[in-house]
Amino acid sequence: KEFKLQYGAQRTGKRTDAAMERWRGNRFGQFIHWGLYAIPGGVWNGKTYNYAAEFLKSSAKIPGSTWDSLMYQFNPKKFSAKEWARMAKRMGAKYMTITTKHHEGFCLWPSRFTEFNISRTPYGKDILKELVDAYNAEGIDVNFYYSVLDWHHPDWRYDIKSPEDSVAFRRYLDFAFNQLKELATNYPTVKAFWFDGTWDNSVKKNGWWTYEVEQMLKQVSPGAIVNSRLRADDRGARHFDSNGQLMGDYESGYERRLPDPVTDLKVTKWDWEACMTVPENQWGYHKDWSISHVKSPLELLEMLVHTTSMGGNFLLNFGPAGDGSIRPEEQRIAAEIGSWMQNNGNVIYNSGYAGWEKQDWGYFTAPSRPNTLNMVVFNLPVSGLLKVKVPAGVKISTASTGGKKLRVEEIAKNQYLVHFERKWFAMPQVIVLETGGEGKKGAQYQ
Ligand SMILES: C[C@@H]1N[C@@H](c2cn(-c3ccccc3)nn2)[C@H](O)[C@@H]1O
Repeated sequence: KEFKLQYGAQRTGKRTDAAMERWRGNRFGQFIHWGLYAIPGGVWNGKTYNYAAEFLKSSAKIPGSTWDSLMYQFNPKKFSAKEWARMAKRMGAKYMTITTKHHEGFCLWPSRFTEFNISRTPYGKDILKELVDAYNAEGIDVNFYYSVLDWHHPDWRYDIKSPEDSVAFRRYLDFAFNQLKELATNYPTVKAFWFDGTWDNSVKKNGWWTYEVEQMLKQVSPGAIVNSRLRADDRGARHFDSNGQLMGDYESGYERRLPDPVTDLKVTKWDWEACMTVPENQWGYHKDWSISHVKSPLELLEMLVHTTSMGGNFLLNFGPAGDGSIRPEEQRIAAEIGSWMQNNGNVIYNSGYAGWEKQDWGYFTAPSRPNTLNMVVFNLPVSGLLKVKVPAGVKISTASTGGKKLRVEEIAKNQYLVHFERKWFAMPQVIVLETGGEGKKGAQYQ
C-alpha cells in the first residue's frame, strides 16, 4: 500500500553526482564532540557521573543557568586547529564532522541568532572557522553536526500539547532554520550536514520542516549531503518514509553498533555511515575512562574495515578536553590506525561491498579497479588456509600479499583455499585477488 506523501523521500537509489561519490569514497571520518560539557568532563561537585559526559547537565540535574555559565570558563589554552587537523591527516581521515551545536545549545560559531555562542566566551574567536580552515588546508572535508534538540532555547518543545506549544515551537523551528542557513552561507566549503536530536514528537509532527531544511541546504550549498536522521515524513516516519524509501542522502541509524555482515546485507543497497565511540558510550570528553571498556586501535580498525566491506562510511569519535588537548588514548588510536592506513588505505578509500560471502578470517573490499578484490585478514586460521567462496562461475587467477604470490588451490565448485603463512601478525594482512572467468564477478565499487 503506497502512501501519498508530500514530505517523503525525494529520490530512490544512491546519489551518483560527484559530491556524493567523493563523500562515499572518503569512507573514513573523524567525529569531534566539543562543547561546554568538555569543561566538567563528567564530574560535578566532586562526583563522577558514569553516563555519557555530554549528558552531564541532565545526569547531575544541573539548572540551566548554572550550566550555561560554563560559557564564561570556555578558554581552551591548548587548542590548535592545525594540530588537530594534522593528527586527523596522519590517522587517514578524509573528512571530519564537528558538533557546531550539541543538545546543550551552545554554538561553536558566532551565530547572530543566539548569544549562547563562542563570541561571548573568553576565547572569543570563531572556532568553527578555525577548524574548517585548518582541516580543509590538510585536504580533509568538513561536515557539520547540528542538534535540533536544544536544552537552552526557551522555545524548544519535546512534544506539542497546546496552542502555546505550537506557537513556541514554530519560533524554535524558525530559529533552527536560520542557524542552518547561516552555517551553510558563512562556511561555504561545508560538504554535509549531520542532524541529531530529531527523535522527539515535536519534530516528528513537523516533517514538513525537515523537508524544507533539506531543500534550503541544497539550494544554499549545491551538492550538500544530508543524513537520514534529519528527516520525518508527513506521518512522522523517520529515516525511511511510510513507503519504506530512505530519506536524506545516506542512512545514519548505526550509532555505536555496526550492521551484521551476514544478516544485515540490506544496507549494501544504499549509502550509510556508522558513528562510533572509543569508550562504550562517551561522545564528549570524560575525565574518567576507567568506567567502561575502551576500544583498542585494532578493534576500531576492524570496525573501519567491516564498515567498508559493507559499503558504508565509518565516523570515529574524538572528544577533546575543555583545554583543547587530545587525550593520550585518542592520540595513540590516531597514530596506530594511521600507520596501517598509510600502507593500506587503498583497501578502504574508493572501495566497498564485494558481494562475496563473508568468511571467518576477515573481510572482502572491492576497489574501483575491475577484476580485483581485497582480502583483509584479521583472524588467521591455525591451518594458514584461507577459505574463499566465489560467486558462481568466478575464477581466482592470482592471490598476492605485499607483491608476493600465494598458492591458490581450487578445492570444490566455486571454492578456493589461499595458502597463507602460519604465523602471528601484529596488524591485519592484505591479500589482493585477481579474478577472471565468465561468472558475475560480484559487486564492483562504483
Ligand atoms: C551522535 C550521538 N547522539 C547523541 C545522543 C544519543 N542519545 C541517546 C539517548 C537515549 C538513548 C540512546 C541514545 N541522545 N543523544 C550523543 O550525545 C551523540 O551526539
